[in-house]
Amino acid sequence: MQEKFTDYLLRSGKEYWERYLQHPFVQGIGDGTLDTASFRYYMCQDYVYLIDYAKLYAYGVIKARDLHTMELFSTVTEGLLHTEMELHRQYAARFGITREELEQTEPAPMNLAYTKYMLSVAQTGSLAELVACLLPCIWGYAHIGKRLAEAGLPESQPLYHDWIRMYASEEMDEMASQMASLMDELAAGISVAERKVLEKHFIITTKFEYMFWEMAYHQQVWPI
Ligand SMILES: Cc1ncc(CO)c(N)n1
Repeated sequence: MQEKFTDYLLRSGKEYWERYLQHPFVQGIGDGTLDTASFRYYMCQDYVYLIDYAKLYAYGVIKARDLHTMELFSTVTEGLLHTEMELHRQYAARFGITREELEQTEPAPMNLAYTKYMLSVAQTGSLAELVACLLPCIWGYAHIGKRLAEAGLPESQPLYHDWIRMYASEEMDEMASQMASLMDELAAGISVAERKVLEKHFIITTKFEYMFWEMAYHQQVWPI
């Protein structure tokens, strides 16, 4: 049987995924040693990331060719705007971060580069290209959630428990498998050249996911 396209993608990005899971930011959430200042910075940057992220799913509604796929993207957009962002606000409040602070966050250069890369693909590319960009976001978090939850919640830092639980949830897993199936459907029968384009987006956004941890770990800001 021919290898699934999503298995091919995972294989192609394997070395990056291993580095991603080993990143000190991810490891630090898992063992509770991550500096809460880095985590606060991450929460603020991730909030503005999620605003563009919701727009990407809205583009999915536009680019979809059938009603079922439109429904899928519409459901995720709704969930992001009404549930995930609200959870994010409530969770941030426990770190003393207000809604105003979240909303006034100036995106750091890497954050901006990452979201605008995906938005540009969403605007000018196909649905398959958009899904190739979104897969690393979903897979990465679902994977981290699962791995960290399996390893045991960090006793020294209860504040990180809910974050791990959120991404270890069944909903996250379900969404990861729905997006993977959609990617496989959309990639069926496409040319080698088109597969290469999808693979390129997948690898670039996988690297951006890594860079997002790097950015948060070092609390990067504009140097000028
Ligand atoms: C940077 C980033 N990637 C993916 C997700 C998953 O929702 C997130 N919250 N933030």
